[in-house]
Amino acid sequence: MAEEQLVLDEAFTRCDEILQYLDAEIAVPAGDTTGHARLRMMADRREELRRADRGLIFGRLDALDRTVLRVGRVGVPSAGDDSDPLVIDWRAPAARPFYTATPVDPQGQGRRRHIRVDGREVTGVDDEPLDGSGAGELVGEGALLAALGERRTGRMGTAAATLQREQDEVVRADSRGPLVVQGGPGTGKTVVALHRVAYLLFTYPQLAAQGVLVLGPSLRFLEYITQVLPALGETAIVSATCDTLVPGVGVERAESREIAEIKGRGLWQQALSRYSASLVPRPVDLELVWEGERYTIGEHRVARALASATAGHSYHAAGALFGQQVHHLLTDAIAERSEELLAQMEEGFEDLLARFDAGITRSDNRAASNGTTGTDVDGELTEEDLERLHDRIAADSGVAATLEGWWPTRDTTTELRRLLGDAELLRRWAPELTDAEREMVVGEPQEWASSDIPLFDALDDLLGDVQPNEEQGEFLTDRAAAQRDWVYGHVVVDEAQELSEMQWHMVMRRCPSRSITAVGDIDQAEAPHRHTTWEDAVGAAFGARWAQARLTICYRTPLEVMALTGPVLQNAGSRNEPPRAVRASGVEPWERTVDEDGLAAEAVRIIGELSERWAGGMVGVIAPRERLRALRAALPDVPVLSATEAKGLEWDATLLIDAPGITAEPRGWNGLYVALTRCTQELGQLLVTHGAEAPR
Ligand SMILES: Nc1ncnc2c1ncn2[C@@H]1O[C@H](COP(=O)(O)OP(=O)(O)OP(=O)(O)O)[C@@H](O)[C@H]1O
Repeated sequence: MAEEQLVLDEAFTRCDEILQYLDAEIAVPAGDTTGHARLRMMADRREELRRADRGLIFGRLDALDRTVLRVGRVGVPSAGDDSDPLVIDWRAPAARPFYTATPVDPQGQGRRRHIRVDGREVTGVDDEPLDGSGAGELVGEGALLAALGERRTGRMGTAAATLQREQDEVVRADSRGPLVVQGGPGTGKTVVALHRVAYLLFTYPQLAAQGVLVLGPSLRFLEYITQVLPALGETAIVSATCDTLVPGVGVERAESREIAEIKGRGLWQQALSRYSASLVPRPVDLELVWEGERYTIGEHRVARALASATAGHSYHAAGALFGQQVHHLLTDAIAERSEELLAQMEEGFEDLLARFDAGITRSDNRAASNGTTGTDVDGELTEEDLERLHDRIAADSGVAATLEGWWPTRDTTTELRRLLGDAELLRRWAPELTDAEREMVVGEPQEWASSDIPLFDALDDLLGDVQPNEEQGEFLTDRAAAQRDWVYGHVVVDEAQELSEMQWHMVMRRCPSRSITAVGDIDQAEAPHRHTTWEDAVGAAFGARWAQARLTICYRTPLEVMALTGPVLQNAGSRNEPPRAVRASGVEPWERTVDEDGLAAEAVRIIGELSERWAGGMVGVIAPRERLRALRAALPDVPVLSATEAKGLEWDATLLIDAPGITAEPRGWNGLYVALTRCTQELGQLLVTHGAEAPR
């Protein structure tokens, strides 16, 4: 410990020196863009070093060739020798054996040491020989178990010091193409996903220019994970739920599971695409007026312009391109008529030319002021005249009004409401729906529900922006969050089993490179879609090309509680085994019964008991939806959640109320599986009796 303390002191001294240097440099204002970029980089580095003061060093590797490496939250260079850093960043390739070396595959290492620190003080070391004398399943078992046994704070912490082998594999996996990570409850899927983001941003710094999107199941969940990435030094992250992803549109009402399932189906992508295509005008003779004269662009030409404008473009982008082509066609038509007039003039109709010239230059002040007439001496339009004429046509409000009348600007909200509220339109553009399903869709209120958000996103994308959307903002994350069509460098989806096909489409639009990490547990799926395998869940979005990884060890839930989950999983219809728990808490799960009238008082009493037992930590209550309101009123100071709301969260102790009430909910056994696996120490159940009967 004394030896490690010396090195930690040296690393902090070095960090303090670097911070002082950075402070001084940042105080000098930048003169130009390069200077600004340099200042920004220095400010980021300063932030990274400041945040690294917890866990500046957490590990050491002793190689067989006697090289010693220390691993920490960030890299710290030594004063003199750049090639021999004091600390290497946990994400650097050289740090990898810290997570993956085993006695069977020691990767040139003789020993791994976990160093526990509290601020600037070393508080413990755990050594793990890699020569085969201490083979175990876990990496740094002492440090890991200490971390897992700690009281919960309501905020997820970093796990860079104790990442396990199978987790490290996922963190550093190839990021080209989608990766789906299946893991049971508490296997560290969220931990892995967030550390992967930090790893990718470190390894591919260019990703920071596009940002990374983290999608979670609820705002409560996003709140729970907020501090992990900043603590790992990463800030180029936008976090959202599928409901909050589209700027300017939010969920205004609840909806039934049945309708949510119907509206979540992938068929809507095609339906909306057909509907949006139907809004494009059909080719006709296009009548335009210029300077009092009528011009007709023939149907044939209009059709050609339409075909090239619409290919691969959104409705509004195609409209703008079509408009540009019309400006050219009208310019040509005017020039053509001028030539005709010229020909007629040659036959002696000079007065006609004079009339035409007057017409063409009437409102051209520039031409008038420099004394030209808009035609050259022969009366023929020069290239310059044509360009000027084209520019005037492009800026002309009369031409714009004709085009707008023919190819009108469309409002996404209006169009979506129109389609969803009209059985005839639905019959035409979404023929896959049954009559009964169409009726249900049409019968929904106009306010947006959760399943409308991906439909809105899809249609808004098909219609496209009227003006190019270039949101300003100092920070990338603000710009990205404000722009619906922002393209991210990488997207992480947590609790990915819940996404509907339409929500997956929404994800794919934001990441055409398909650099996506989706983590989830198909056995915890509670959403209304009908997917029971990952192939079903992501097939529509990813096709056949995606990789899958598995996490098999449960770090959160103790052995005593995991023992209850096997039958629950079977009842949920899963063929999977629950993950293996790595630790026992020493507390057996217990059950008590209470009658309906005494429920609130008994819950308050038990929560008091649990809060005392797990003082300094957290206690949570999970109950059927119908009981939440009354229980929240009785227990205002603890989280009282449905199984769905508890997704991804954890506490030291859970009080589970009326488990049969949870299994009676749709996909209720999956819900109970979630509910049982939220605690790190103790699970208590309160069963409710109805009058003289036994508990349900
Ligand atoms: N390598 C690790 N080191 C320290 N703690 C870990 C590690 N892996 C997981 N944990 C802890 O285990 C708990 C569960 O992790 P996490 O929430 O990531 O699991 P999950 O698979 O997302 O669970 P669920 O599906 O139930 O939401 C968290 O407290 C997390 O900090």
